[in-house]
Amino acid sequence: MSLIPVIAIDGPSASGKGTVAQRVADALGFHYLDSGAIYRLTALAAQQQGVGWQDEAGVAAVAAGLDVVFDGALILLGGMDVSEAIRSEQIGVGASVVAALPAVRAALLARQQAFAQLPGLVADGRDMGAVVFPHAPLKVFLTATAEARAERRYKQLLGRGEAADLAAITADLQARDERDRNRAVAPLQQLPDAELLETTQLGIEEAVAQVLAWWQSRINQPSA
Ligand SMILES: Nc1ncnc2c1ncn2[C@@H]1O[C@H](COP(=O)(O)OP(=O)(O)O)[C@@H](O)[C@H]1O
Ligand SMILES: Nc1ccn([C@H]2C[C@H](O)[C@@H](COP(=O)(O)OP(=O)(O)O)O2)c(=O)n1
Repeated sequence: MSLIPVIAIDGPSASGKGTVAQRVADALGFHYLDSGAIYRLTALAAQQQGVGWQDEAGVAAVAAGLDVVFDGALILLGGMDVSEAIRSEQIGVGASVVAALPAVRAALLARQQAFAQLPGLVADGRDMGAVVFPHAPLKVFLTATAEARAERRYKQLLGRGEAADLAAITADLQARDERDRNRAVAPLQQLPDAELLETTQLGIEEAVAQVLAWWQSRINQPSA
């Protein structure tokens, strides 16, 4: 078991994982892993290299060779700033498609685990607690209704000045949830040992405070 403390936050699209995970990491002075960004980078790199998202061996090779630098909010792919390019809905769909391929997940595993560095890590995604950091002392399943999540993503895209259509976002989100929950490898699931954080009626600050309270209770237990 790793001695590095890890908080694993998993949940469906636009539930607020990234926002909450980043703030918890800031509050504790921990590192932060946005694992979805790695799948998004893989989808973007495959597209740039003309490799189809369904081509398992091709995308796995792209994943193994990803030339990525994470520098705070800046993400460089092959030296180019792709921080915004990976956030489009189209690349989100591509990420969900490539993420269903077992060879791609295997190619990205060690890259994600390497983020576990002292003094600790907060990691968000779909399989942080199940596969990447199964020994994490705190696992959180962060969710909200599909309507609330679609609304959040809609406002987020509008806030970025992107054209957004609520009906299209809702359909996209449902298709993505369906694929992420029903794939054969590392599907999104609420683990028996994960705390449930339902945020439909909860603000960001309250969600962050709840995760920090769970963490305090873990570190106050000698066995954690
Ligand atoms: N508890 C919450 N209440 C309202 N809006 C939230 C909440 N949590 C996150 N948001 C907003 O929802 C949007 C999606 O959050 P994000 O962290 O990107 O989700 P995810 O990483 O799960 O896709 C962001 O604009 C964020 O500010
Ligand atoms: N640990 C992870 C993280 C993301 N994925 C896949 C599934 C998701 O639909 C895509 C994009 O993930 P991301 O967390 O960036 O997506 P959202 O911002 O929540 O919409 O990648 C995964 O399979 N496993």
